Amino acid sequence: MEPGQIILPNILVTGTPGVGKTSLCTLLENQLAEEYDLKGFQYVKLTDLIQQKKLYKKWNEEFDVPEFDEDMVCDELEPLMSQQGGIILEFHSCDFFPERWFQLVVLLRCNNTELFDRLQARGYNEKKITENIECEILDVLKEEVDSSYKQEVILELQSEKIEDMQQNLEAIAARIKQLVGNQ
Ligand SMILES: Nc1ncnc2c1ncn2[C@@H]1O[C@H](COP(=O)(O)OP(=O)(O)OP(=O)(O)O)[C@@H](O)[C@H]1O
Repeated sequence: MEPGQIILPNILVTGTPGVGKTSLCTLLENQLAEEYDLKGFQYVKLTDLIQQKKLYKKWNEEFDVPEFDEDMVCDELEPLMSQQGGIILEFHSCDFFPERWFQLVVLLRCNNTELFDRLQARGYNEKKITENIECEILDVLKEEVDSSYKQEVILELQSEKIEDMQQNLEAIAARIKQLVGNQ
């Protein structure tokens, strides 16, 4: 690293499946540099990386998804997370990552009616829809985030309407500027 070089924060974007993580991360990846002059961020969609790098030992036949292996995932991500900064990591779980990896943890929330419609539009079966809706209603991800990270790094945002996306982008950009400015 060059002397005086600004270290970008690593950002975790998490929440129940369907809350809008990919949509927000894509927006962040495209707009942080362009609209807010925050260059150097890299979006990593962990579900894709798990498949590409085969970071699993078992396959869940019922839901036709890999059962990721926490140690394999952490070993794969460690060099990326601990060296360079500016990683936007998207995943639907968060309690097994080292806390030190993230300077900002974004938790997206969505009401159950809207979430139901989104999951149904994806063609998920009833069981998968119910499990995900229950996960959101029962605050499963919120509790996971709260028990894994300090309150000052957590940013909980609504992701229900299209307008929320721009507002969330603005809130995250403002938080990044604060973090970068404090160096
Ligand atoms: N703020 C929003 N307002 C309205 N619709 C949204 C919003 N955010 C996302 N969506 C829509 O909701 C659906 C699910 O979004 P997305 O795929 O981004 O969710 P996700 O949290 O990444 O899901 P998964 O964890 O399964 O990958 C998409 O059809 C997307 O267009």
